[in-house]
Amino acid sequence: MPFKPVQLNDGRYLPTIGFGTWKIPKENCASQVDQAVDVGFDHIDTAQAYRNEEEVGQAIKEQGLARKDFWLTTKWSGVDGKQPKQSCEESLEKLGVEYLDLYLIHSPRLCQGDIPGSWKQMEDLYREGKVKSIGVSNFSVEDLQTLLASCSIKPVVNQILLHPYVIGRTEPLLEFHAAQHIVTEAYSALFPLTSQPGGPVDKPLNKIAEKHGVKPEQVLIAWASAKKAVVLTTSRTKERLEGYLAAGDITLSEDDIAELDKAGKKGEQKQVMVKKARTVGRVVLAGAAVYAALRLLGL
Ligand SMILES: NC(=O)C1=CN([C@@H]2O[C@H](COP(=O)(O)OP(=O)(O)OC[C@H]3O[C@@H](n4cnc5c(N)ncnc54)[C@H](O)[C@@H]3O)[C@@H](O)[C@H]2O)C=CC1
Ligand SMILES: O=CCc1c[nH]c2ccccc12
Repeated sequence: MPFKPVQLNDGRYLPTIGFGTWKIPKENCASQVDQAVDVGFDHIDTAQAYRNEEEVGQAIKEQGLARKDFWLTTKWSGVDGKQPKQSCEESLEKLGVEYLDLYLIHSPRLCQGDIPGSWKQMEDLYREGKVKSIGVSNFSVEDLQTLLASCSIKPVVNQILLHPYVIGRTEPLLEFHAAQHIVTEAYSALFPLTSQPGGPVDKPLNKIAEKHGVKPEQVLIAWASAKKAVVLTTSRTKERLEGYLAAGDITLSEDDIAELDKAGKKGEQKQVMVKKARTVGRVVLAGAAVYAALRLLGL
């Protein structure tokens, strides 16, 4: 099924795949955004922290797109200790637009223990019409519960890390999103290819890709879509970008999804065990150091 916009809890429609600009150097950013738009992306995701908003704005201007014809998200990242209100003004200026489609709190830790206070600033920006929709990123269930207990306007999305190696621990958050009508936005969906090659997901991923006659990265995008997530991805290559958009036509079977989930959970468990072993190792080393110090002191 081709990517079809999803309706948010404020009534607006969000394109379900977006081009992300994290880590794109300033000098390449405008041309890469231009290419993404040329290929058919109508959703751009950036952030104050990516330090390329001006170049994103340059591409938007070059493209001569009507404002209503593309979706623009940026995020308050707490750069230079600035608060959402000032940061949003600066982002609007850099991007060269009158309003943002979506403004996100990049991480709960930016709120420094006062999620309601930061969210109130987001609500003010919404009421002033500077941002059409507001949301969050990297929020846990607990962070969302804190926000929901005091907000007047609900977040429309939570942009989170989502790929098969984190599905085990992320399922409760996805269920919470669904219950609260908060759309999941997925980043780093291609993690098994970019950062954990050789892991247990590879085998089923390649098998499923072959069965559908598509590329593994397309299967991972289709997997994230099957989890009802809006996918944010990126590439500097035109062919890859075309492939990402074509992933909207892939329908994974229940078995395909279950196989990827199972392999992901297996890989996740290994990571947890490695982490536990490292912690145990550190505790043992610390204990040995204390013991040696006490011996040296003759205690
Ligand atoms: N809110 C947040 O904290 C975060 C948001 N994001 C957003 O999400 C966007 C996408 O994030 P990424 O982690 O870059 O996403 P991603 O998981 O989609 O990775 C994209 C990378 O995968 C590479 N790739 C594609 N196919 C591949 C293959 N077969 N083998 C190896 N590599 C392959 C591409 O060349 C590209 O560099 C960002 O640009 C940003 O907008 C990303 C990270 C954190
Ligand atoms: O968005 C990608 C990762 C990232 C880069 N800068 C920040 C600041 C706050 C949260 C996440 C990130």
